[in-house]
Amino acid sequence: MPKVLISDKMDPKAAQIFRERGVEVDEITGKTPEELKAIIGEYDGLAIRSSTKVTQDILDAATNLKVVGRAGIGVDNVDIPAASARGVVVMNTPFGNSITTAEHAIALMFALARQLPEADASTQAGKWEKNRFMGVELTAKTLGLIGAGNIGSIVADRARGLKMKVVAFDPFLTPERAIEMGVEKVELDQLLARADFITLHTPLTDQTRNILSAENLAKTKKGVRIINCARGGLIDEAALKQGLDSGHIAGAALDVFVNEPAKESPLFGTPNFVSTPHLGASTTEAQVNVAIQVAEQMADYLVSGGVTNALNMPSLSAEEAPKLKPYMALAEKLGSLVGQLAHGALSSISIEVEGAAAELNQKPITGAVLAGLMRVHSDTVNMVNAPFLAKERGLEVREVRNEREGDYHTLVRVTVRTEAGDRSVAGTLFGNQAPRLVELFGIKVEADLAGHMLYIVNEDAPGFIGRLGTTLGEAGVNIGTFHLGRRQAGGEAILLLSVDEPVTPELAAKVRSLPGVRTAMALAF
Ligand SMILES: NC(=O)C1=CN([C@@H]2O[C@H](COP(=O)(O)OP(=O)(O)OC[C@H]3O[C@@H](n4cnc5c(N)ncnc54)[C@H](O)[C@@H]3O)[C@@H](O)[C@H]2O)C=CC1
Ligand SMILES: O=C(O)C(=O)COP(=O)(O)O
Repeated sequence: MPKVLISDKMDPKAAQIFRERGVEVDEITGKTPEELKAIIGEYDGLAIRSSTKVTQDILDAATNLKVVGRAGIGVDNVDIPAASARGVVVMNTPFGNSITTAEHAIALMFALARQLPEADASTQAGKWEKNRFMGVELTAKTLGLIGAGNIGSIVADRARGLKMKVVAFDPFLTPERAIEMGVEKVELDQLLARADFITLHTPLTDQTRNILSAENLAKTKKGVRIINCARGGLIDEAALKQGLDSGHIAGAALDVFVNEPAKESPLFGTPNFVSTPHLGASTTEAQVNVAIQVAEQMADYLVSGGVTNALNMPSLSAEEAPKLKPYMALAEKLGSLVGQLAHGALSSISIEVEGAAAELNQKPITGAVLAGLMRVHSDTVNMVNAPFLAKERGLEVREVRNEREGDYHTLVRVTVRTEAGDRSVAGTLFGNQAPRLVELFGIKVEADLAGHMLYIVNEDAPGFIGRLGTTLGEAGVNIGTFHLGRRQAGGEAILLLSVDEPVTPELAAKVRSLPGVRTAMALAF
């Protein structure tokens, strides 16, 4: 039974779903990195929010880990390249808390416009300072949206409902989408110059880090109010403090900080500064949404291989997974076969699906071929990290889809380009289930690729099979199955034998020394 650790506070629905889906679950929150490292080796899945930091160090100790599920959106607390390299799928729940977070941004905008927190504190202190608090209206003001994705779009929609004008800076926003959203697409400098309120809704990346730098804050309109419900690190906190102190910035509200938990900050206590402890996603509705989604997605992956919302792997629905399973076994065997047989550096690989296979999602088939190919050189390769490793090694990957049936109702063909030319193998599924090799380097040969095998290329001449049988028999190696193919009578022949014992290098050398043998090598599947 797969086992999952929930390491951040999550709605109880998550644990309930894991149990209903046959996944064992422990909920242990508040662990230090060292404590997490000590226990993570036991788990197949790790369900987190933003507190747990999934670092390279944690992943190194996570010897059984297959999936990290983020009950929320931002995954900047997960080292995705390190997870990919270890073959761990990273998933998030990209929509479950977007409305809630957008509403928090709007709430903070109102809080700034009417100084609600300070007015509340003063009133409850018995001061009744009616003349101290003079607000601004939102109606007709310009809201500058930095990042117009899921959350940004909801904020824009709500702001338009409040009769604000919305200008948006987002390099990936198309003009059509801007029209649909009812916002004006602008460059960052224009936004900075025009906005009365600025709200940030981008992920934290190398491009967005410090997007509101001291220099950019200086370009804002005097009296601007700034809201950040996205990620700490998007704003230069020291420059923000200076802007508030000088009065250039009329207000700032931060839900997120460079260092969290933010137990101290030079910003604390600054007039017109409002803060919340990363509460953007904290509503009952959003937490139920993300808990259900993350548990369903992780259980799908651990129980049936379905992949949804993964950041480092193509999607594969729980319905598709069983159909694709035999193809993935076939693809992996074909990848492994070319990996074992093709010598020298490979510059490209083409994965072609034909007939029934062409109706399926090809990405997982490609992933499985690459995993089979690269596992020949490393035990830690799987479908998740194989495409990344292929890219790292400069292997060009091509996918070809051919819906017309050929000789077989379904076929997967793998062709690699080696220094010696193209090498191609192909396989089908017998009864839609059993993987079977049907072609090897242009020669038709039918074989089940399983266990220990011996691959021989020889000149097709009488007496050879007898000599081979004797050589194997003398070495105490029993032949299980025997598959033969040849280009033409008397030409080059291929033999694929399955044997009950591993073929030692000495035995392979002995077979190579038999008359007429061009190549003999051990294979394992
Ligand atoms: N405070 C909280 O509790 C929560 C914070 N968040 C954070 O909100 C942020 C946005 O989330 P979503 O809208 O769901 O993400 P999204 O991926 O739907 O949208 C992000 C947008 O940022 C844009 N973008 C990327 N690079 C940019 C750049 N250099 N300049 C301008 N725009 C750029 C993208 O094109 C995209 O449209 C994320 O960082 C997420 O972690 C999300 C949920 C809760
Ligand atoms: O979903 C996100 O990106 C968030 O920032 C929410 O964080 P949380 O799950 O509340 O720790």
